[in-house]
Amino acid sequence: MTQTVFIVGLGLIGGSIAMNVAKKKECKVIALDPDPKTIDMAKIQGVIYEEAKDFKSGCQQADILILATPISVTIDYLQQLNDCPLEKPLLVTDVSSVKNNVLEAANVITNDQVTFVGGHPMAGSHKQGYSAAKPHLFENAIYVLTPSKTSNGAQAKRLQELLEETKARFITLSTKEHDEMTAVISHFPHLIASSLVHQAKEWQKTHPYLEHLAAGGFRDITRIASSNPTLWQDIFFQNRTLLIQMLGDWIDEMQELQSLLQDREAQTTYEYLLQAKQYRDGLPAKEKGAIPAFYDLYVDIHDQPGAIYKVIQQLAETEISIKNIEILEIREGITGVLRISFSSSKEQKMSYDLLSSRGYEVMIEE
Ligand SMILES: NC(=O)c1ccc[n+]([C@@H]2O[C@H](COP(=O)([O-])OP(=O)(O)OC[C@H]3O[C@@H](n4cnc5c(N)ncnc54)[C@H](O)[C@@H]3O)[C@@H](O)[C@H]2O)c1
Ligand SMILES: O=C(O)C(=O)C[C@]1(C(=O)O)C=C[C@@H](O)C=C1
Repeated sequence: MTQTVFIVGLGLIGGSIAMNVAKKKECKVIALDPDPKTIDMAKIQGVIYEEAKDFKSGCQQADILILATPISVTIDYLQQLNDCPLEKPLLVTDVSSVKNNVLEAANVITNDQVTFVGGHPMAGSHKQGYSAAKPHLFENAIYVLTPSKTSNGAQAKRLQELLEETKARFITLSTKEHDEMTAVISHFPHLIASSLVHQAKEWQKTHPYLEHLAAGGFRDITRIASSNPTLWQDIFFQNRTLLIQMLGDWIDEMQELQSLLQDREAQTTYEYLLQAKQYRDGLPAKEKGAIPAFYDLYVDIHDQPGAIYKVIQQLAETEISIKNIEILEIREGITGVLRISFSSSKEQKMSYDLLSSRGYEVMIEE
């Protein structure tokens, strides 16, 4: 039986979900987004069947509604569901990065056709909009479900089936657990990344050459500071109470670190660094969301014309599929490193064997 899936907000997340739902023969995707170019592109690509006239009529047509808008907009749409007469049941989900206020709004919906199961794919990007959407964005990522008062296990299962093409891994959490954990591993790090960029910007006033020294370390730790400020302002304010508490703990910890340096506590400083390394190294490595999303290979290359092309060409000849390529630290006249990512350990190993047999310095990070 055909299911009509109504996606509101066809940006990075909504667009990526739509690309997966559209693969299912039994699903007809309709969408709403204020950006006409987004709607046109999604239609041309066959990702959506048509644009909904407005929120109300989209909900009336739909069997499943996915709210993939900024969090405050999602809350507003949930409230609108009360004034939306529906002739058939509507299963509603969202993708919001913070769940407390969303679930509060969902739990007071009086429209008895509506059931709500919150959702949050733990994958994304610092990019935004439909043009950044991609079908494999959620592959191997954790997808958190947060049931509401109105939902039961059967509805969560239905959502998992709908989203099976994403190849995400579903888990169920309470809103509180979700918001606490995402505050620690997503929202607070974002705040710190932005503050590090501000610190560098301040120092650049007296050290104009500083930006040229910003190498891999600074880039790795601050990538997320390039994300959409509107989205993150919303996230910070939705999870404001926990972030205020964490900032307090962080300031205390920074003061302890400051004391370690002032008091020349070398051994304790070493242990602090060692414990951080051990915890980070122990994070699940082969699943998206933790650290290396793919199976990476590091290849030393020399800054000579065509050096990168030659590496890629050799892999292409053996039909090994590359998922991502990044140039790390290549400077004029100096050896650089190419990070090539594969989606399986088999391809990683084959590439390792091939390139090392041809004289390349190759490394796999354990
Ligand atoms: N960016 C990430 O890494 C990430 C990851 C997981 C979850 N999320 C969550 O996904 C949601 C969307 O974020 P995104 O990164 O896809 O942002 P985005 O800016 O890429 O997409 C948001 C989309 O919503 C549309 N929109 C805005 N107001 C609307 C309205 N009133 N009605 C209909 N559409 C509207 C915009 O035109 C845009 O296409 C947020 O709630 C965010 O918390 C983001
Ligand atoms: O990869 C990124 O750029 C992200 O910020 C993705 C990220 C995160 O890992 O913190 C950001 C917000 C989401 O709610 C989920 C995932």
